[in-house]
Amino acid sequence: MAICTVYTGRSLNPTPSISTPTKTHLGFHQKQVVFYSTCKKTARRGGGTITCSAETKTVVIGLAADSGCGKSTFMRRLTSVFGGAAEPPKGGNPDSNTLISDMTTVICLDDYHSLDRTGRKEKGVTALDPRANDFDLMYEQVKAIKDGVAVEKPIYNHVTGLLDPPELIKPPKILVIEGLHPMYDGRVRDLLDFSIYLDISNEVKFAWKIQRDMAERGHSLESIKASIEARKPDFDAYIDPQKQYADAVIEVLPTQLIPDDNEGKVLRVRLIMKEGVKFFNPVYLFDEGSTISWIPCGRKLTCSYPGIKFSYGPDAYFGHEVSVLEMDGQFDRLDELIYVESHLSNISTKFYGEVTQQMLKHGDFPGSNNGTGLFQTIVGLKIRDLFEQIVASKAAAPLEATKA
Ligand SMILES: Nc1ncnc2c1ncn2[C@@H]1O[C@H](COP(=O)(O)OP(=O)(O)OP(=O)(O)O)[C@@H](O)[C@H]1O
Ligand SMILES: O=C(CO)[C@H](O)[C@H](O)COP(=O)(O)O
Repeated sequence: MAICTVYTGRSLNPTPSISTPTKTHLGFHQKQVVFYSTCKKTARRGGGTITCSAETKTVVIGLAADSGCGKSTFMRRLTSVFGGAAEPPKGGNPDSNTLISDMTTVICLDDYHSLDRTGRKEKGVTALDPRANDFDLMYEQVKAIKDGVAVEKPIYNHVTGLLDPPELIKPPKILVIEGLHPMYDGRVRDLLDFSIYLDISNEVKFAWKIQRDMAERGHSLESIKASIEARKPDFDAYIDPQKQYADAVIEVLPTQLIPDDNEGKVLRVRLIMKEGVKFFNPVYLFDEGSTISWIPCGRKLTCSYPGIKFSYGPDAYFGHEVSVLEMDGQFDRLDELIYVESHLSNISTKFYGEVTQQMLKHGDFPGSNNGTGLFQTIVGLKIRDLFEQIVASKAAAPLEATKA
């Protein structure tokens, strides 16, 4: 059972005001904080507290990656698994970074930048530097949401480079915190029910950056190179080390199927899954725990050059026992993915072909023809499964307690 602090005399659903920012030791605007009871109707009051069934607590997922490494694309795949469209808060700041759907709220940790663009320039620090971020506030607010308490979260405006007035975030069923530092601060890390790191190799990151920032945003090749170089020391110091804490890592590397490939179009993608994580059973190919190499091209899967190769097996990652599923190459026909799907186990689908259906539904998302899209979709299904198991275990807990 969870204990929620009661703030009597407050409506459970008041319209918040964001006009009087009153900074407190917690960092957020206490006057404006709205407390939402997550307690069931059967909850009993007593002595200034309400005892609540913990089953309604928010499940918190962390997604870490550098900028331009596919976090938004992954989020779109994840929210789609839960159904419903993810949209910015209605009637709010048009530059909000938050996405809300029926089940999920995705908040971007850029909103916890403590220095705006000018401030960072003046102090000579990048956004990746912990000194440019407010981890105390991040911790207080993620913890509050996890405990069923709504918060007034700041907004970092990427258009103006300024910190805008805060927006109200109510506790969702699933909170995803995505950005540069979800696993950097030990207190925030401990709040995560599951964590993912998108590990994009430098070669591939460069190719994606060029694709987006040159083709879509008109930046020059030199400025893209300079921006990557400027961020690299802080990326190596503060972002990359977080992968050791992740429950699942999606590693994206150049292909090994084309000797000395430097185009970066064909990718080798590895899904590294930690063993022993509660409510998470790693995916396997053919035979759990064995070492497998599989080239599925032939009668049932069309493959043009350079083909497709899957590998699976046990390994070690930062001293942890892991299972690794790897796909090198790309699909010619997405509808044939069902053939691959039918050879994978523990993928947490609700019906035969669900992975293929999700991939076909979002065939226009980047990475839909390779392991990035496939593994992001599978991790999305694993998160749904994890969420359902957490809810089921919490619902069962009071029953167990009654029996005892
Ligand atoms: N799996 C992929 N395959 C190929 N290109 C990709 C893939 N994922 C992302 N990209 C490229 O990278 C760009 C950035 O992707 P996305 O917006 O999802 O990343 P992000 O981490 O959310 O970025 P930011 O933090 O800068 O907003 C896309 O426009 C696309 O060009
Ligand atoms: O690393 C980043 C995460 O998205 C951004 O560069 C950081 O948030 C700063 O944003 P901007 O460049 O818009 O001022």
